[in-house]
Amino acid sequence: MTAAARPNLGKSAASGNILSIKGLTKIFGGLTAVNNVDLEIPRQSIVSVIGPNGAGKTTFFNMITGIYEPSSGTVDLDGENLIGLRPDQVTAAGIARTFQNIRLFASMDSQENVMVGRHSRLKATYIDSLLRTKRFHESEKEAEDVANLMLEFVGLARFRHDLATNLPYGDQRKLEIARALATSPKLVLLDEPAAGMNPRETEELKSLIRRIRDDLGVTVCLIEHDMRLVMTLSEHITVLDYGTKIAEGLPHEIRNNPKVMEAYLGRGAVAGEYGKEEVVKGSANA
Ligand SMILES: Nc1ncnc2c1ncn2[C@@H]1O[C@H](COP(=O)(O)OP(=O)(O)OP(=O)(O)O)[C@@H](O)[C@H]1O
Repeated sequence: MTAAARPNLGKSAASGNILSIKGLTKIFGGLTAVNNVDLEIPRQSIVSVIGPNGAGKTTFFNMITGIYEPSSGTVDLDGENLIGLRPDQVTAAGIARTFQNIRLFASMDSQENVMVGRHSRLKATYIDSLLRTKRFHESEKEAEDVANLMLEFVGLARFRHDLATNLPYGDQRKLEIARALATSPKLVLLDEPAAGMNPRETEELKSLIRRIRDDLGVTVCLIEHDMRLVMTLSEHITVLDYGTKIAEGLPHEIRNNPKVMEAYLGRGAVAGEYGKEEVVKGSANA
């Protein structure tokens, strides 16, 4: 994709941290799901948040994106406070996300699903759409153009007119990424993007995530259980366990951190699911 063909996806020459989180906490009744977590995400980096099942990762994303109101703490995107904003306002501020459980519109084709993401950026009003005004038609054309560009970017252009739910599972995850990118984010949060993918799809995902950062200038933060992917892709890793940050640092630091090993391995059934094998795989292949 040439620079000229690229929509404005929030690429910025500014440096420093794009997201700054301080003391983020979420208490559900008697359960502290996220406990006083700080996180700084450098601009145009690829970072990961990992941790065993129930560590608080998705709750953390839900607070950043306005789905849950934090019990306490602050979230600043480029210096703009996001606390108290609705999810659509957080998207407008520049954060897009995908979900652990794929959330596509079953009755829409791939292009329409991605256009939904673009609509969050468009100027046409409800009245425009009712009256089919010039502005409505211009907005729809722009949404379609951006959707096609993003479908091409993630490698799904040929499925443009296929129902989203007819796509193979791995491609549905890519379609969600295309929809998130269509909102022109500065930062994209990917919640378990490799879940359910086969090794070939995971390799493709890895190169897609790198292109999101390198070609579009979008910062990427992922939650992921695939340690091989996390260790090879991330520049910085934060580890949560029982809602608390137990470690952060470079992949080789995390891989050799005894607290992290204990969090994954010392948990019986959880370790059996993805702990020991994945941690060892990450060590061997990073
Ligand atoms: N809406 C809610 N109400 C009550 N408890 C919740 C709610 N959402 C999450 N929790 C609890 O908060 C804790 C953290 O859950 P969360 O889903 O954030 O973990 P996670 O690290 O994303 O787990 P996984 O890797 O399994 O997706 C869990 O104990 C969970 O049961």
